Amino acid sequence: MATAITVNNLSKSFGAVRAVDEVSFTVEPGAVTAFLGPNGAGKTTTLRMILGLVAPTAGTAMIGRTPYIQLTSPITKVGAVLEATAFHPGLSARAHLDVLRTAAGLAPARVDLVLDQVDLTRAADRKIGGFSLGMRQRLAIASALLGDPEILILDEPANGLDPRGIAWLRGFLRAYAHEGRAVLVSTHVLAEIERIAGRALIISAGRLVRQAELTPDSTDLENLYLEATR
Ligand SMILES: Nc1ncnc2c1ncn2[C@@H]1O[C@H](COP(=O)(O)OP(=O)(O)OP(=O)(O)O)[C@@H](O)[C@H]1O
Repeated sequence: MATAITVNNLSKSFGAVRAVDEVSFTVEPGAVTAFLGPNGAGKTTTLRMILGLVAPTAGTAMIGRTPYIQLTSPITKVGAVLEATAFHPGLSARAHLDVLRTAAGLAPARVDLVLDQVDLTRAADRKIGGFSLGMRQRLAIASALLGDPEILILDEPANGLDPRGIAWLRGFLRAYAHEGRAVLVSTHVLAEIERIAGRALIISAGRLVRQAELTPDSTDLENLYLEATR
């Protein structure tokens, strides 16, 4: 697959706040790309622009060569989990996924497949209202996987996951990228993302301040981050 995401001179202002300021980068398939930066740096706003949820003040964000909102089958191209997703508490995990699956016109078998992928099969028929934070996070990821997307965009995916969940997520994202898909993960947990990311994008006060390839013997990510965001 060619370049998965191309962000070109992307800017967004909210009144006087320049949340994202002429940011350009690409996200390539076959690797996990870490999207890092201090609180309020502009990570979520950038991800929202990539997903067509926020209109840029200037610049472009493309999925392949197409803006997200013009994709013919977005669910099969991009799966995304942004912040805590709202679920209907009275639905079971399976029913929730089936609503999404039906709306997207996907095969019924996808529901069991994604439940299995996120290790939620045993809880599939329980009401979401009784789910822990980690279970909700897994369900949100399952929802993002329904269309078997080529690109996965996750905002703080380890939130609420217990140690086993974090280990599971690490293995899952690594395998997803190894299949030749693109994974873009916004996170503050540097020690964790360092274990799986091939590349880091560091944003600070709306500006892209550093792009780095991460290899096992490259500079420690925390040092790189602290230096780039000082
Ligand atoms: N809808 C909005 N209206 C006004 N200001 C906004 C809006 N969304 C974001 N901002 C502002 O834009 C800036 C960037 O916010 P953003 O949420 O993108 O940062 P972030 O890097 O994701 O931060 P965090 O790590 O805390 O999640 C902040 O100053 C924020 O207050």
